[in-house]
Amino acid sequence: MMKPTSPPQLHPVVAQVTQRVVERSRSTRATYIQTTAASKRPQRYRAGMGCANVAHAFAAMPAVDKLVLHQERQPNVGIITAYNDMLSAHQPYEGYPAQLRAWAREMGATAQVAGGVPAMCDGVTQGYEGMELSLFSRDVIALGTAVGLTHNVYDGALLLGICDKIVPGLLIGALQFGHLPMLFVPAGPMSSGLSNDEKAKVRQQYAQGLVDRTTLLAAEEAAYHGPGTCTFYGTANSNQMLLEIMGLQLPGSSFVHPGTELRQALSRHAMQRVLELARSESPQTLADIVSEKTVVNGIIGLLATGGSTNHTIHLVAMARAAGILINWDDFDELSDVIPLLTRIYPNGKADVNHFHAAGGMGFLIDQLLGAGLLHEDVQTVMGSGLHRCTLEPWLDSGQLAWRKAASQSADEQVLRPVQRPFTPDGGLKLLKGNLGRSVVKYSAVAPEHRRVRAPALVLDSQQALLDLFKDKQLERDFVAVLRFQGPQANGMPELHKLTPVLGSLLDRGFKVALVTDGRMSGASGKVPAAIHLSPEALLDGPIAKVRDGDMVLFDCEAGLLQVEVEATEWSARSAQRADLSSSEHGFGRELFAFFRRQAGLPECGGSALFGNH
Ligand SMILES: O=C(O)[C@H](O)[C@@H](O)[C@H](O)[C@H](O)COP(=O)(O)O
Ligand code: SF4
Repeated sequence: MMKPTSPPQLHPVVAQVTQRVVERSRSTRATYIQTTAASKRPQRYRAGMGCANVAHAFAAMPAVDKLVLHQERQPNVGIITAYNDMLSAHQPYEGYPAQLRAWAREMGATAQVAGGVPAMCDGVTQGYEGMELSLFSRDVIALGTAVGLTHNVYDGALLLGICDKIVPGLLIGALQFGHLPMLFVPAGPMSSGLSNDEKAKVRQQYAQGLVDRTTLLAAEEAAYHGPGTCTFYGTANSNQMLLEIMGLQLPGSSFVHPGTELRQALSRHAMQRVLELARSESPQTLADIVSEKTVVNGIIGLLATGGSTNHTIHLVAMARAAGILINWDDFDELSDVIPLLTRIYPNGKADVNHFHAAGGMGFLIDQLLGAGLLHEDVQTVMGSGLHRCTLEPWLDSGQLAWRKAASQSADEQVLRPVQRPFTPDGGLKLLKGNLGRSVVKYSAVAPEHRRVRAPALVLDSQQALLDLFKDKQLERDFVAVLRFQGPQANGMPELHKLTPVLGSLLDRGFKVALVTDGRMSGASGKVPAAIHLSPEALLDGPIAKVRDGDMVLFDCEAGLLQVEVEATEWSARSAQRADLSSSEHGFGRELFAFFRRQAGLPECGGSALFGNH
């Protein structure tokens, strides 16, 4: 794969933002690099360990593996798996560990499951108590990953995870072992069923009592119908995009369906590649790959594809785990110059299968690189230079081969070249004003809905809004101000159950918007929503001073969120309180009190692991 002879001039804003991130991260980054360097060993990690430790580590391994392990020459690969039957995206992982061990053996090495981590399906917990554990489950996954890898008998690792908080959690935990080479191993998307757009329409009809529950269930089951990741461009598929554009996963591997020959060949190649790296004198380790430039490339990928707003929290935490400090100013400034090149639901009607067929990640990365909108000089699991991630895998007489990705999009309704973007900017904005800082993804919001000026409707739960809708109290213009949904209040749940209700009011011509210190799903889109508002209501954020009827101006494109209350009255108001006791008990929430108490600001990653540093 030839490196581009003369890479184009890097866009000045990309260069400026990157330099600002480097400056901001200088001290935390130096600590991270020092700690990682101190963990490197010249020999196999198990060499020189105590005999009892080694005997424990390999007691259950078959004799053939023990022979290899005793020689202390060949690499031993640790597998962290997020398999469970609950997530359609992770169910295909069931047989991966046995297969990966067999491939390692075939390749003269060994592999072991170092540990399993939990994985929550936000589709199942959406709107219910479990969603209040969702954000923090990311940090639990990070802790679980560290527990697995800390056995320290591994010379490389494979990370099996796809969905929302699982990839962020795996990366946060794995970065503690950044001295090792690692790859993520995807399992691929579900085949296309009922389109996401059709599914959303039936939901809105049900919310208005126009269809019955049987019809709704049939539509949902036609959309979510088999193994594989849901096909909308939510947080899970934003993770897949990120892993490829950050060079952490084999190029073109994200959106190959489970159970196919090519999928199998790619999983085998992941084992082959991690062994190549572990056997090399100077491998690309995880810490070599996750640099400031790689993280900025990740932000750019999110903006160019209308990726999940959850990554204005998760990507911040992932970067922080490598000592890299990014914030919403970085997202906002890059969004002004990064063109939107894809229209995948909720930013359009297509799904990830259409995107992949139209040219997929290879085309996207090639286009952005060619326009000087990505850093080429980064490390990847394929070697040095992001150009290596513009390849796509194929089977050449049954053998895995790599070729340059398509140079033309096969469908410009889904995927466009830089010369003809859907919009010249990334459609993500930092909102400022007298309520604090929040973000809005307006790439999925119709232009006529991007500026709303309407009276506040103040609520303390999403159920309260759903009840008002049911009682037909919402047939008017309003800005729903939904408070006490922040990380320290109730774990910052996604409030995606509001989408069909608010979407149906928008479709009937009412001017509505949502302002909240909570989150939305990556699958949310059409409703203008100022989310992650900080400081949160529980910490006396200004959102707790808003009263019913206050006029609220929400202007996506101007980046303004302002309550129009006279300044002296506004400063004289005290923050209201709410009874949060229902979020402190039941369904595991007692166990997460520590995470709520220690959670950092959403703009700092919303994590108890790093606070606000
Ligand atoms: O951030 C995300 O992408 C969401 O958390 C997603 O993973 C979740 O499952 C949605 O709830 C699915 O959308 P529906 O609830 O509309 O099916
Ligand atoms: S994409 Fe969301 S709904 Fe689908 S399996 Fe993953 S977590 Fe569950």
